[in-house]
Amino acid sequence: MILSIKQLSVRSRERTLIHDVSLSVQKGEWFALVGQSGSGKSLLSQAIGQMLPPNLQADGQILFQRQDLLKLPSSQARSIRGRRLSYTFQDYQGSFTPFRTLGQHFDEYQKAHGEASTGVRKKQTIEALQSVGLEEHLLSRYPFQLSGGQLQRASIAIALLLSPDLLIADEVTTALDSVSGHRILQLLADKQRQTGCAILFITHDWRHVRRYAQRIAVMKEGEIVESGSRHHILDQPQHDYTRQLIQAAPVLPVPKNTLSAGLMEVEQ
Ligand SMILES: Nc1ncnc2c1ncn2[C@@H]1O[C@H](COP(=O)(O)OP(=O)(O)OP(=O)(O)O)[C@@H](O)[C@H]1O
Repeated sequence: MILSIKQLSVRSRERTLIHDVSLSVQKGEWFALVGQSGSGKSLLSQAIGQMLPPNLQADGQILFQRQDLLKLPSSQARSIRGRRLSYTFQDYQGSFTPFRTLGQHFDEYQKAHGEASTGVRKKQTIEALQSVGLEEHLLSRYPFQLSGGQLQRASIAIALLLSPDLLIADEVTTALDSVSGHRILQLLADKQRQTGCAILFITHDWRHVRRYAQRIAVMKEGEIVESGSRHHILDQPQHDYTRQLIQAAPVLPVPKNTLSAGLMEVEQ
C-alpha cells in the first residue's frame, strides 16, 4: 500500500466539504477517483499534498509510505511533494511562469529539490524531455510558444522527473482536444509501466476510466459512495449514482479485444 486515507474530512468554517473519506492506492496501480463537478475530488487531492486553501481544515489520516502527511511539518511535506509524491493538473498552463523558458522550469525544479550539479540537471532534463516525445530545441522556448499538448507533456515530464512513487493527475485531459488528451493518457500509461509509479487519476470522464483504471472510487457530494475493481464498478455498480453516471457517459467505439460492459483490456 502506498497511500492509505482514513476518515478524511475537510471543513470550512461554514460546512463540511469532504465527509469521512477512506481509500487506498496500491504500489504501481492506476486508481481512478471519479465524480461530477463539485463532488470534492480536487479538495481530496489537495489535502494529500497539504495544499488546501488556508480557509479549509483537514482531519483524519493520510498515510503515505507510512507517514501521516496531515501531521508532517509543512517543510517536510514540501520536500516529499515533487520528489516522492508529484502532481500534474488540469491547469497546466498555470504551472508555468510566462517569462521563463521551458529549460529554466526544468532546471529550477531540480535545483529546488537539491540537485546541485549543472551537468546532471542538464542530462536529466534532456532525458525527461525525450521520454515524453519532445525535442531538445524546445527548451529555449517560452510557455506561450508551445502548444497545449506540448505544455501538458512538459508538465508530465517535470512531474515525473524525480521518479515519484505516486503521481496525482488531476483532470489532465480536460483542457485538451480529445486526440491530444488520448495521447497524453497513453503517455502516462507508458511512463507508469516504465517507472512503476502509482497514479491517482482524478476525472469525470468514464471513457478514460474504462480504458486505464485498475480500481475506481466514485465520489458524490464529498463522500465515496462505492469503490472496487474496474470490472466490479463498471459491470456491477451497487449504487444508483454510479449507475446513472455510467449510463450518462459517452461511449467510445468498441475495439476488438473488448470484455463485457464495453471494458477494454489494458496491456500490462
Ligand atoms: N476554498 C474553498 N472554500 C470553500 N469551499 C470550497 C473551497 N474550494 C472548494 N470548495 C467547494 O468544495 C466543493 C468541492 O470542490 P472541488 O473543487 O473539490 O470539486 P471537484 O470534484 O474537484 O470539481 P471539478 O471536477 O469541477 O474540479 C465545491 O462545492 C466547492 O465549491
